Amino acid sequence: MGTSDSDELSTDEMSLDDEEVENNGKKADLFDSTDDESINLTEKKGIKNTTENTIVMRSERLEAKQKHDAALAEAELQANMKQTEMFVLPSGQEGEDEQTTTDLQVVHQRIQNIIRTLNNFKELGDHERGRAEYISQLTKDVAIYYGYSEFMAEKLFHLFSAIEFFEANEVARPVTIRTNTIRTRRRDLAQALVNRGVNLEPIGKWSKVGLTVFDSSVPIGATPEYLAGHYILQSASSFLPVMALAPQENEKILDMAAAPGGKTAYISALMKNSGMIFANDASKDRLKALVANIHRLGVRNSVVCNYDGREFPGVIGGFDRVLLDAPCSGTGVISKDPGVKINKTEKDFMILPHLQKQLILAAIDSVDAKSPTGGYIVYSTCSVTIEENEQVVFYALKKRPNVKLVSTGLEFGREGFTKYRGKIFSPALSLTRRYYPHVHNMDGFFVAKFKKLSNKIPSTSTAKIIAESELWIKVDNSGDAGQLMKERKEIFTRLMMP
Ligand SMILES: C[S@@+](CC[C@H](N)C(=O)[O-])C[C@H]1O[C@@H](n2cnc3c(N)ncnc32)[C@H](O)[C@@H]1O
Repeated sequence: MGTSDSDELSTDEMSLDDEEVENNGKKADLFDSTDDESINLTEKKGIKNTTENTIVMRSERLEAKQKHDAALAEAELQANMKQTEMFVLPSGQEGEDEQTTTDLQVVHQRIQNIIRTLNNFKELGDHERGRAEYISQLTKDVAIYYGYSEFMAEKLFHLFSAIEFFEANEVARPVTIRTNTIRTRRRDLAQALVNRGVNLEPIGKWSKVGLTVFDSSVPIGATPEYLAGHYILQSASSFLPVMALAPQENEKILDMAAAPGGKTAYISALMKNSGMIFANDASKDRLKALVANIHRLGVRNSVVCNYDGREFPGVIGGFDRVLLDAPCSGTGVISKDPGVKINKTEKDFMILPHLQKQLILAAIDSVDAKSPTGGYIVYSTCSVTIEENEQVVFYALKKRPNVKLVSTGLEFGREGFTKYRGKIFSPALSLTRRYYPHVHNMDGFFVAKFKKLSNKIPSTSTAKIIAESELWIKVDNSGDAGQLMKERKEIFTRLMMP
């Protein structure tokens, strides 16, 4: 911090700063330590400040009262529930009227009742109408209550069978920043921001560069450190594809859909500005933001280009690694873009996967399997749908038997689906990773990592592979289970062969 900044500090802030200086060594140690990074720097600051202490005490009293009230309300609800032996769905005209009711409290109550009924259908359900009818009413109510189109509510509800996903989309994710290690170190950045009144802590043990910002007395996107490129505002889940890519110094890397450049800049930092990154995007407009970002962040090892990703490797090939952070429907980032709740249609979930499939083949074909350090492709989306994730990856495995899925190396995340609603994918899909707002408190994301085994697509003709993969899907709905399982196993073994 410069002298002029210190001059602007109030007496309170000055005394705090003095204390901070005393503790500097200790704090630096905390941030250096790899096994105790979760200690909150600003907690100490809070203890020393009497005004803050009073606020803390008040908020604790308030919290206790809220807990007490919530416990009373829950007890009342449980008592009411016990009285209701069976929850009967509305029927006929009554049902139609209630379905379209705009009284959100009524809808919310019905959601609760249906969930409770589904959890104990044997005792509480109307067996003549069956679970399916309850689920159908539930998705309609979810659509009304949370403001989704019925199409989207149904699609997303089937994926999770949990209301928590919809609840999580109503709440903003924590603000997170990534230290730009091209310019600074995390502990130095944290110290500088704490001194400006930013309340933060390390994002978690899984990242050495991320910080979560709880609150700040200065705009976090306009601090001198921000302007000097010491950090970038970046969602936690956006770190993951780059960590999975694991770029090495001096490699040649393609970031196929790169704008506005958050991941390009992280790749560059991991490469210590060495080697070369082709930062490509089909949108010229979005590339303007990328150029601004990489300048601010001091990225010097990138070439910015503006091609349709599908034109690669025609433009240039032989990359050590390719990141395809694909254009997607954004169902993982609904809290940021609630428009997704209503503006995505069935057509989007056909057009987008089609583009994603073309892009993933181009990404695979752009990698040099003989790269001495790499030969990897990472595919990611900020969507949670099967069509844009597992189905795209499975398609790539079928069309390019010269790649195989490998571990993402990420230490947390749910396994990708190996089957979904009658569709059977490769068991290898369990190597992919899914991230959810309601589970990980980060944007919904999907990450898959491939290793390219050969630069030649194996002699099995593409047509044969497609025919086989169609059989794969078909067999799922047909008769002789033992024989079909055997055939499927044989097909799978052939598809997975290097
Ligand atoms: C999810 S965003 C990429 C975000 C970026 N990786 C980052 O971290 O800042 C997807 C990008 O794909 C680009 N895109 C869409 N169609 C494309 C295509 N056919 N080829 C290349 N890029 C495309 C969009 O312009 C958009 O910038």
